[in-house]
Amino acid sequence: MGGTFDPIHHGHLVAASEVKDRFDLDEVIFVPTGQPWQKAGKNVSAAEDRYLMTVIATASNPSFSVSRVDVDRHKDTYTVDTLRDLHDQHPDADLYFITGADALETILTWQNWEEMFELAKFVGVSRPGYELGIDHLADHLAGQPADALTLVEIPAMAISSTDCRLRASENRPVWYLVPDGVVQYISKRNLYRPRGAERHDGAITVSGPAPQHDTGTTHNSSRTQNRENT
Ligand SMILES: Nc1ncnc2c1ncn2[C@@H]1O[C@H](COP(=O)(O)OP(=O)(O)OP(=O)(O)O)[C@@H](O)[C@H]1O
Ligand SMILES: O=C(O)c1ccc[n+]([C@@H]2O[C@H](COP(=O)([O-])O)[C@@H](O)[C@H]2O)c1
Repeated sequence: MGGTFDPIHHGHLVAASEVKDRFDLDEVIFVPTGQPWQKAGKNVSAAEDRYLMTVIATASNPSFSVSRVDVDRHKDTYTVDTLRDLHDQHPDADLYFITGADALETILTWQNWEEMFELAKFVGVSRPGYELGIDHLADHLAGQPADALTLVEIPAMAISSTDCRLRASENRPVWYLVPDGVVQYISKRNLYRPRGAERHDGAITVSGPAPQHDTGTTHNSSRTQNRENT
């Protein structure tokens, strides 16, 4: 499953889990983009931060792993390259590429998109707010095997990275939209804060009410913890 994962959220994880189950896949490899060329001009967090958040989010699932192929390519990320690299690493595997309904809508704008269908089967998953359809691909799919692209309805998770970033920038909670470790990573690395909002006193701000396992001691609308205690 490819994505910018800025940050990775439970919508991504549910999509991966559902597709793994439906297709009885051995594993799901999450592939954070290196340089997402269609997001050029937008603020995208450092690839290493997005990679590490993806590792944190997937660490507890033995069927999930994270690949650095796109991060380490150090040029614009094209899925056709992702699939070529994964194919080289797993020559005997049948590759499936998982994509949400919004990404599927734009797939004809991707670099060398026709070759992608030679390298992997595609799975389009539903996403709230987007139509899950293949009409725009009908001409191309006419010559392809029936399983070249499958559409799958998954539990609706109305979560986006855009909303998570906005929430973090406004000091509103992202708890339960992203895995706990990702909330903590965002806080530790001060991601998504408006410029100038960084603290310089060794403390970090964790937004929103604390979940039970959090040992923060104060319970104001924005809690402050000493970095040494986290
Ligand atoms: N809530 C969701 N449900 C299903 N699929 C999703 C969901 N969120 C993202 N996806 C899919 O996961 C892949 C990676 O998405 P991406 O990392 O761009 O997240 P995003 O939430 O769409 O980010 P942004 O809001 O920054 O555009 C894409 O194929 C996207 O369609
Ligand atoms: O190959 C391309 O040209 C291409 C263009 C846009 C997006 N993609 C891929 O689509 C996936 C989701 O991208 P994004 O930017 O919506 O997170 C990710 O794996 C990207 O590399 C790929």
